Amino acid sequence: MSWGYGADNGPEKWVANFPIADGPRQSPIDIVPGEASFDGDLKPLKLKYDPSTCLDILNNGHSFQVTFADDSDSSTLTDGPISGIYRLKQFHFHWGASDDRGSEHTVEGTKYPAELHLVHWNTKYPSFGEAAGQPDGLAVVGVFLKCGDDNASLQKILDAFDSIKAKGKQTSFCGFDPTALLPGSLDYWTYLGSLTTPPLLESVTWIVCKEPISVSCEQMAKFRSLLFSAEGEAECCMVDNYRPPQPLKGRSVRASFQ
Ligand SMILES: NS(=O)(=O)c1ccc(S(=O)(=O)c2ccccc2)s1
Ligand SMILES: [Zn+2]
Repeated sequence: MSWGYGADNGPEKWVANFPIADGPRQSPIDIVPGEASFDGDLKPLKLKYDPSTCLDILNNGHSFQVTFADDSDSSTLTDGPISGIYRLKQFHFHWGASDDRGSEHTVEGTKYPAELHLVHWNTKYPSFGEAAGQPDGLAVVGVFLKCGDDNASLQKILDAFDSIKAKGKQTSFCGFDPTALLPGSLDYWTYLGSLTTPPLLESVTWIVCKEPISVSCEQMAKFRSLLFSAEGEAECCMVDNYRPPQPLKGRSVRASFQ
């Protein structure tokens, strides 16, 4: 059975096939603002996305992801805590079965209903796959979602859900600008961590925005209409696809703001 989020294959079981699950820089973590240290050397995040590099939207059986063309520097992350140029590869989300949970990172124990991850790779390496295995290979920007006003940009994604309901379904999706999913303030916390799903590679510089974005409760509910299961299999709602916080193991969390 491959990994997932169920009782038999969920986060508590991943260490059997991915021993790094108990490693020194695992993600997500609980962020305690009072213990984060302000670092005046941290630069503002610079995110430059070209909507024409958006390719498709896919239900991969763990989440859904929007994939970007990464054969040029047209959609990039620079500055912030990183050096060099990181290219946007994909973005995806994690969410709960109800609004009381769903985010991977937590803030002093507070769980948000969902969390957006924008995955970028360091162009000092020849490819995404190469970068994924390097300690400075990936940079993921995390944005919390909370229930509130309707989000028109998110609606474009939700309108594609009928085409990707089951695992393995994919459809073309272009002209989407991920900048529209960023909060007004790009204040962030940053720390060295890992992928939050297998293979749990310890190659991620995490950049978690302090300010959440708002989506309506109805939009949040639409996330839960996707399936973990493939067509023809017993239907299993795609919910609670989040890993709980992992031990900090002595790591420091820096804040870009006071
Ligand atoms: N939730 S997360 O942002 O940490 C994350 C998990 C998996 C990925 S990946 O699919 O980009 C990927 C990256 C490297 C190897 C395999 C998959 S990104
Ligand atoms: Zn993620």
